[in-house]
Amino acid sequence: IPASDALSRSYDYVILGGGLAGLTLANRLSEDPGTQVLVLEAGDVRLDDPLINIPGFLGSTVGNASYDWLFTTVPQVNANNNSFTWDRGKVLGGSTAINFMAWGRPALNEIDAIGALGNPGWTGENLFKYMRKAETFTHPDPAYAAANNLTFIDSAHGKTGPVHNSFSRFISDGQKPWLSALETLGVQKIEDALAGEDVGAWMAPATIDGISVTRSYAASAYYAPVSHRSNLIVVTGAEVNRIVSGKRSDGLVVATGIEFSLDSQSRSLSVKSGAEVILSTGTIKTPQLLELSGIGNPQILTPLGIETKVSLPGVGEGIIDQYFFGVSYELNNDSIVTLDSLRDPTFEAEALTEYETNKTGIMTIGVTGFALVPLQTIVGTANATALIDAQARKIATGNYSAVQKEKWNTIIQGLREPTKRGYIELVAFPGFFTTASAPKEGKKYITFTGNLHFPFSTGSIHVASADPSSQPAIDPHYFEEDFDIQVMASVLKFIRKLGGTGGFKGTHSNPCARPKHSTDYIKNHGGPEYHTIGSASMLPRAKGGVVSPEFKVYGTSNIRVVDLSILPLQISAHPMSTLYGVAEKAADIIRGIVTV
Ligand SMILES: Cc1cc2nc3c(=O)[nH]c(=O)nc-3n(C[C@H](O)[C@H](O)[C@H](O)COP(=O)(O)OP(=O)(O)OC[C@H]3O[C@@H](n4cnc5c(N)ncnc54)[C@H](O)[C@@H]3O)c2cc1C
Repeated sequence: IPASDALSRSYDYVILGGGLAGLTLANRLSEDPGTQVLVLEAGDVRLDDPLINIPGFLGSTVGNASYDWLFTTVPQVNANNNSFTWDRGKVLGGSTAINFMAWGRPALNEIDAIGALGNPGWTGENLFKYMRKAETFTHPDPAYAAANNLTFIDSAHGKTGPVHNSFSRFISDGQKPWLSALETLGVQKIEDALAGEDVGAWMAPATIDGISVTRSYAASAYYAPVSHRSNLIVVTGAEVNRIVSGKRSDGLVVATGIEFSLDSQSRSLSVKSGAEVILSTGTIKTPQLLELSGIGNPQILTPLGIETKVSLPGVGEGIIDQYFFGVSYELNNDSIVTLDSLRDPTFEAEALTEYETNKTGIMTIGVTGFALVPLQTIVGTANATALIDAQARKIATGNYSAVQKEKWNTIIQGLREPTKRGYIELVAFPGFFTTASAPKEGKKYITFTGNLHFPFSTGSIHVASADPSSQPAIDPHYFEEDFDIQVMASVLKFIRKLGGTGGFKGTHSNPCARPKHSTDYIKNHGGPEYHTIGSASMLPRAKGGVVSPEFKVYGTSNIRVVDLSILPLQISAHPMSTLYGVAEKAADIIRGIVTV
């Protein structure tokens, strides 16, 4: 319907941001035809876009301003003063439209740890139920599965949920030695990392629909099938600037309107009495929008001329960003097909024809080779103990807030229980994937990435100007905690060992990038894994929390946050499955089906 009609109606729920969490909520909240739901999304709707839908184009929209917000961090003093680009999806479906489609799940004890910080009702077992509700897993062909070590535990997977996932139909010969080489280095294969424990190595499914062999993402999974609902309106190209609010007699702030721009024109919308506003604009924009709306730390808001409506110093604080680097190895055999093959336009055209005709070949690809490795495996048990003890002493004796100590101690506890909680993720990426050098024409590569999933370094994202069109100041404080870079230097050594182990030995030439100074290599050629959490943490208010276990923003009567910014702790897995589960749970809480 025309935007002017959409904006003259009144709604029970106004959802800001049509990404992973926003569209999950939009679908569930509009299941009741008597409930009117509006989504305001800054990006465009691109349901038929081959660059999104065809799996082999993964990564091709990252860095393209038509799909990507292209945020930038402030210079990172502990990372050679480098600024890093933080890509995020600016399209209906949010970052699920541009992401790498890896489908993973944390150990259930990690969600229990989030509950233990003061979030009643938050347990791994409870969230697991919602994670499964979100998914439909398509079984692989048994012979193909047996030939490629694709194993799974059926009960860990959903069968009727909107997000489809399946094993990649194409696995490059370049990565075939993955499981056996890791086993030689002490990392055992596990049957299914989505079943509640994830330490070890595995072949992972991806968010690829097993029947249509297209990307399954928030827009195709949660929006498209219900787009006919007359009580669900999605307005795209609508960039929200702030929430307008008043105060109730009980002192709580109540959202009464939304200011946004549509087609470069300023617009506003009233929020009817009794309705709710739900922020699902993601970890970067959510704290900025809260602050622009007067919800945050007065010391940040007042100098910018923003009136404080709710003093909530936790907004934008406590962010944790996972960091990764890759080492690309040149394969000796140029006939192996990897994503590098697509640099040849003739090959790419043939691959597309094969995809369109048979749904086979490299254009069906998802990333499959994963491992989650304890620190003990990387540096040896004695070295790990010494490193962990030193960090634990630093935390115990340092001048840090009680909640910072409490959060850090969850990492320490995880490090001390290497069979229960993974720490470093390794991924086999079938193609060239580093900025340390350029790929050679006609050559094929396998890249091993080292991903720091539990950094101690903790930063912030804050409004930098009262002008909503300007970027917030993003400061992840990369490597402020020395522990993080020390560990990553050891991960680089481990990866170089992996490149010379088992089937990877001999079939590969030496690494094309030979990092002399490993910390510089990591700081100059690594970057964000796009999984930032914590900018509107779910924690008790006294601990610097922004939302309650029911996602309510403290001090407000009708504003919630449901997106990745609410996680107060990092998790060992790529976050999609967890966040779909979180949003499913949020929908049940908001509808009053469950209390927490
Ligand atoms: C390049 C990349 C690769 C990734 N790879 C993986 C992976 O392989 N596996 C995995 O599990 N996770 C991956 N992720 C992470 C995952 O996609 C995100 O964690 C997830 O999408 C976050 O969901 P969200 O709802 O918090 O935010 P998003 O999905 O990003 O949605 C936020 C939405 O809000 C909109 N928005 C923001 N500001 C405004 C505004 N002012 N007005 C209106 N709309 C606004 C945005 O345009 C966007 O649509 C990746 C992310 C990126 C960027």
